[in-house]
Amino acid sequence: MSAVRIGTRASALATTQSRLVADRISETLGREVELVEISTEGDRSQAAGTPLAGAASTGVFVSALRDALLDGRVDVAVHSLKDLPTNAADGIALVAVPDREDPRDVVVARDGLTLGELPAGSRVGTGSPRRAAQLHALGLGLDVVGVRGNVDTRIGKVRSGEYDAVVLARAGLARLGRVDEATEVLEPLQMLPAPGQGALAVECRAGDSLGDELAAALDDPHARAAVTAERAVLATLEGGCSAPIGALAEVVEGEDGEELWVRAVALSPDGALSVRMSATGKPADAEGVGTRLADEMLADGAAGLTAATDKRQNA
Ligand SMILES: NCc1[nH]cc(CCC(=O)O)c1CC(=O)O
Repeated sequence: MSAVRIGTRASALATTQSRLVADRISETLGREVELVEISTEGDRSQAAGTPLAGAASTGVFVSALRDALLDGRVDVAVHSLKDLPTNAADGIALVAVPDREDPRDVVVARDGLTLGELPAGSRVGTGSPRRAAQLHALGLGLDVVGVRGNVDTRIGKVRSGEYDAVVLARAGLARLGRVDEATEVLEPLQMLPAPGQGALAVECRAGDSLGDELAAALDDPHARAAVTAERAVLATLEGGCSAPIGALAEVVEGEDGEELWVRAVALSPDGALSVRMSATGKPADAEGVGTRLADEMLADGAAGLTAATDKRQNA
């Protein structure tokens, strides 16, 4: 039987994640695997020193891997789940969400400091509107500044003294074997992670029987339920507002069996206004739980968050 070809981006984090999935495939299916590097417009501009920002970059990275899948250059694509757009892609099946890393964000600060120990005016780097808004909301007077590039580049800005701290996904550091460099793990009460953070998405061509094998071998039902709810929150809120959004779901053991617990926040970009809510339900109804939670948030003012900020800024 021919080798299973797994498409990956070239970055250290992407190849580590793809190798993780490759090892699981060869262990569980006993199939030979091969990593195929897919270079994207985003990678090329990053290498040239002009990285694309935020959503623009994610879209490019994801679609290049999906193109390779659709035209048969690879059989499997591995993505960071939080980078996937919420709308489904034609001809592509999300066949597995493997067990999830710790979804929380971490701080990497100079001198081993925590956020609370950083003096007002400290420069904290993040390119994420979600992290920026939640940093502002802490009321510490931090100077939130943009930062781009891969994990190594971002941590480098702290080591060089350019920034006092950066905020990153713990999962990325963990997978790169660099989690010791985190100086604080941020509790979800202070900083809700991005929907899907810490989880991987394994995609195949729709209808390919390999997808069924990978689902059976790699899918973690708890991780799948959690990210399904988080992405339903995101998809529903995206339809009604453009505010930064955080969401985190967990499957916990309740009195009547397993329960899905979801927390979410939508914030004005400056963090001054926010709508924060939680909901519980059955893991089998993950999508419904997330959707209803987001509908409640919209009814409670999430839809007006961006407009409210604009008005204040004009006043
Ligand atoms: N935004 C890019 C990105 N996409 C996935 C991860 C980390 C791994 C993950 O969340 O699964 C990162 C880096 C970061 O946010 O620090």
